[in-house]
Amino acid sequence: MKVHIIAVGRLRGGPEADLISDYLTRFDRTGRALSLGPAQIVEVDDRKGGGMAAEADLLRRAVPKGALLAVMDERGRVETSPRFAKRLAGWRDGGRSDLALVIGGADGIDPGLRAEADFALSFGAMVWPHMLVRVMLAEQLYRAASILAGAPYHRD
Ligand SMILES: C[S@@+](CC[C@H](N)C(=O)[O-])C[C@H]1O[C@@H](n2cnc3c(N)ncnc32)[C@H](O)[C@@H]1O
Repeated sequence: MKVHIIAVGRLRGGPEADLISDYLTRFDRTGRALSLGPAQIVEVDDRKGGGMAAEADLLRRAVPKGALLAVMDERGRVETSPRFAKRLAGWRDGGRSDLALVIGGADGIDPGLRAEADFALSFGAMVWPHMLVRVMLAEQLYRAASILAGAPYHRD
């Protein structure tokens, strides 16, 4: 199952970009034997003035046809890492070949797009900067693959 992290705004280098690249490389490597990955970041333009609805159209267009759509949203479901790993495996076993994980911009995710999603995942009730959410999501993907592979990265 290919993973597409679809996010608003362009990251041009810096520590976040290095961490994301590192975690996604590790995810790809660990996930290969588990039919998970590869993962890629797809960036859409930050539509200043266009509003959330215009941004939602750009995000929608980046979602591959037939993909399972999960949005990142502080109002979504909070999960433990092992539970998220199980969920990821369940999505893979459900036969979807693509998973789209959508991160909103500064104003959040358009309610219409949120309503279309199959799932909403929360990293807690606090609001995090969207660039950090990219890093955290990349890390959780790697952690999930490690858990499923029985690798010692995650410790309860
Ligand atoms: C700066 S936040 C926007 C928050 C915005 N005030 C709202 O009402 O949605 C940008 C994006 O980061 C993601 N995000 C921020 N905090 C999050 C959290 N605790 N859990 C999951 N995703 C989060 C969401 O995708 C959100 O749309």
